[in-house]
Amino acid sequence: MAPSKNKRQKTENGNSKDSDELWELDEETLNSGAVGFTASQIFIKNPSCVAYTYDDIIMMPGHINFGLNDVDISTKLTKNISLKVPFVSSPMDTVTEHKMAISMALQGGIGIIHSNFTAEDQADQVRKVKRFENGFITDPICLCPNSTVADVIKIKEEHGYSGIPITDTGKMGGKLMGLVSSRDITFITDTSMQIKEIMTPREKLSVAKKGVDLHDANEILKETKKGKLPVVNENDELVSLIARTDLLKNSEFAQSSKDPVTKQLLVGAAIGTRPEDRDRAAKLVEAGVDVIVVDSSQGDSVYQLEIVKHLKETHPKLQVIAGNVVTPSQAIHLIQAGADGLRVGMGIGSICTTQEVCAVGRAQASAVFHVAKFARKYGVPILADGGIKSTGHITKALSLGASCVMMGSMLAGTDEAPGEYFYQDGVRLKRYRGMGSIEAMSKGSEKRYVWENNSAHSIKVAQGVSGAVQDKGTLLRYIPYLVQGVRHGMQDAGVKSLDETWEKLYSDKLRFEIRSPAAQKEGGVHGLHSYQKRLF
Ligand SMILES: NC(=O)C1=CN([C@@H]2O[C@H](COP(=O)(O)OP(=O)(O)OC[C@H]3O[C@@H](n4cnc5c(N)ncnc54)[C@H](O)[C@@H]3O)[C@@H](O)[C@H]2O)C=CC1
Ligand SMILES: O=c1[nH]c(=O)c2[nH+]cn([C@@H]3O[C@H](COP(=O)(O)O)[C@@H](O)[C@H]3O)c2[nH]1
Ligand SMILES: [K+]
Repeated sequence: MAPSKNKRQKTENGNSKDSDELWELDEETLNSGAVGFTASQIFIKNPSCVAYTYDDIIMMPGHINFGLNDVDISTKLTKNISLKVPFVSSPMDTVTEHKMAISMALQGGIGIIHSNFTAEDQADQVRKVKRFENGFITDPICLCPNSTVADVIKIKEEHGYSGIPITDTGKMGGKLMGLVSSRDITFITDTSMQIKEIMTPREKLSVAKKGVDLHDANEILKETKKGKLPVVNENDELVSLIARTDLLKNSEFAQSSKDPVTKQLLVGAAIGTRPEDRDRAAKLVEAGVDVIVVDSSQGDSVYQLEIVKHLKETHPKLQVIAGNVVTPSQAIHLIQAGADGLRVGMGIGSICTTQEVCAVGRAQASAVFHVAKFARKYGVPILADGGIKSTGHITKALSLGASCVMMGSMLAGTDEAPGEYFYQDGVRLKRYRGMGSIEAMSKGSEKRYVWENNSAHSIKVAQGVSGAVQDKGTLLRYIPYLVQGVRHGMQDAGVKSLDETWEKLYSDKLRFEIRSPAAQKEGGVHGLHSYQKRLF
């Protein structure tokens, strides 16, 4: 959009002629609204006192002089954590447990493990992410030689697999004694028979040595034509297992979010602001958590300020994201307390009823713009949390200054989200609920929503609902779709990277317009008798 220096040249007969450079837009055209409006005009010089959100706003196209694959969306989550992909999964019990966190990190984002667990169980989730090695099953179910055929059948029924390593202890880390597979038990009618009678014993097994890389391990699997390959250490103790069925999934993830030293995946976890959350945080840190999100709907409280200060003093290497906030007046306190990142959004999530119940909150585009502009002065990145319904919303959030987006409903219906699929009216769904819904509260977060001291007159005030979202399949396809959608948006807006986006945002080169309700309708699908919407 930036006009260049060159002037239009007049020829002798009075016609205009281009030189090699671009023509220049005159000031009058620039300032007339013909090319949209600056973010300051929309959000700051805002005579109507109206707050806006993603759907209200549309971005003006820019000039494309680069290819789609040249668009770089790498970013910062916090002062010290960089990500290749600006996506974060919400700390909610229907969104982020270890499987979601692993898949998010493999694909360049990060997952924040929810806190509706005991502190020990939440730390265990963190450990599972940290132990994860792509393609290696590091916590396989094992049996011992004295286990029975009935035990194998039970595991097959419960988990769907039957290639089970047999160790002397019946646990991971025990001495490898053999392997039992479906084939070994097919014709056996006596289910009390011990496994040592039927397993493939250790001496007949192909194994890989600890430290083997995935490529070599896969080659051994192909050669042996076996379903499972145990990996053992120098004492012949089982350290992991590789499954043939995972071969296809074992592609390299060049973008993955990893600790540069340990090479382990990055992971976050949420805590509350109660005194006992300090112990929870200590357990999470011990398990290797990289970032803690202090999780409140209204982050500007003495409770949060105290715990943020405590975390920064006690665990100096830990990154802390504080929030939620929607104004600079809230943000300043948390930045002063030492926050390394801020989470922005109040009452705008798909399952949130906070604005309805508490009358407090802010439309999300306004919240993101104002907090991001303010926090930038202190080098604190912003996480735009909630209200994301499409790739367009992600692009808008980033273009208004957010460094990352946090998503709940967008990710809840994927294979990697906790919970089982179910059918309702022929549609395949997964449950999704607010952490302040009655259902989630009764599972753990109850303490937050009852009157102090848990008196006999306790009244729970829900600030969220529970519902369901449609099946989206695996994140392995969904995240690349989201990434590509954002790249298209940035290319159309004429920006090649997020740094360039923000440079243009704050120098008034990125332009926007407010859409009327009719314009919003026009921007969606309309006028059709029926249609199908396939995402990819
Ligand atoms: N982003 C959003 O708009 C919203 C998010 N949520 C989600 O719901 C969950 C719960 O959020 P909140 O209700 O904000 O939880 P919260 O635990 O921060 O606050 C619940 C109540 O407990 C009080 N409280 C907190 N720490 C205290 C302490 N140390 N001593 C005494 N009182 C204390 C708070 O003042 C508040 O009244 C979170 O997962 C949050 O992300 C809930 C509502 C809105
Ligand atoms: O008012 C609320 N009541 C709740 O019960 C609740 N649970 C989660 N959250 C917040 O919503 C975000 C996810 O929003 P989306 O589904 O729109 O992505 C999340 O990331 C949270 O910030 C809640 N807000
Ligand atoms: K809402």
